[in-house]
Amino acid sequence: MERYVELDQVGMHFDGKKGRFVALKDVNLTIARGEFVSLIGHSGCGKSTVLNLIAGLLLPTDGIALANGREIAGPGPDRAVVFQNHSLLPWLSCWGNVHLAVERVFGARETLAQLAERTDAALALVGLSHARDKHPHEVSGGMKQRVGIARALAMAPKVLLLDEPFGALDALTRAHLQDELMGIVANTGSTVVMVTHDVDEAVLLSDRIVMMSNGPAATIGDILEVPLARPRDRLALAADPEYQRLRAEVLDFLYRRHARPEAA
Ligand SMILES: Nc1ncnc2c1ncn2[C@@H]1O[C@H](COP(=O)(O)OP(=O)(O)OP(=O)(O)O)[C@@H](O)[C@H]1O
Repeated sequence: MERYVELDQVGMHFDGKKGRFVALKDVNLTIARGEFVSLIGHSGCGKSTVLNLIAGLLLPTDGIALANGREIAGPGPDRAVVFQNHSLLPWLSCWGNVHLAVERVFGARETLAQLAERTDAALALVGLSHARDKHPHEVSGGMKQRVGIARALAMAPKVLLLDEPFGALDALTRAHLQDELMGIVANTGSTVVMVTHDVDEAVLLSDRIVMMSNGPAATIGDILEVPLARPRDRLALAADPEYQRLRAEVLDFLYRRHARPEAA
């Protein structure tokens, strides 16, 4: 197993007016190249904080975070993030939004034609070639999210970091994009770390599900391997006893073993 991301005894605290808040404590996690890992846990347990530490948007206050064997000292083009709310620039077309990221990563060493080719290829990968000249306000929420994914993929990152990428979408669009993401990951062999609240999404997409305990001082409570064969078909899986077992394990962790204090 070739390790790509390593979190070693990682802790994160925030100092504010009301004193110190310990968000994460003793988080240990190794993610292999080509793995799809989901982070699941109750609201506020620190999932986004873990993702932001891998992205380099936050630096750990304890322990060490590594990407490709090097300490993560800030954001880098090897780790692209897709947020829940697409964060596209409204004055640029879908093509322009993707192209901007491509230029930033490859602009210094590639020709204009090569940059345009990368942009076209990323839009084609998410099925959006037809909407290339549209502006964000002219396309649906699902399409905006696909542009965000195209923008991240166009950077040819080593790791794709997804923070509830489909959280704001309706159930059908969400299912469609999950299937698309599975296809893209199968073709590109990307390493993916995804934050989600959705148990079915986690089981359907992941190789491993990292289940987090409640904060403060949240940590990894358990890690569930998802040995379901790929490609995965959501309809066939719905009736699969192994799928049901995995789903029940995550639900048991969230609602029995680590129920939120106010819900217990
Ligand atoms: N910059 C910050 N300053 C102070 N506290 C913070 C900061 N960022 C996060 N926290 C706190 O750390 C904890 C973890 O936050 P985080 O956003 O990682 O949780 P989460 O599991 O992603 O939540 P959700 O599922 O609701 O998005 C929360 O209690 C949050 O209030």
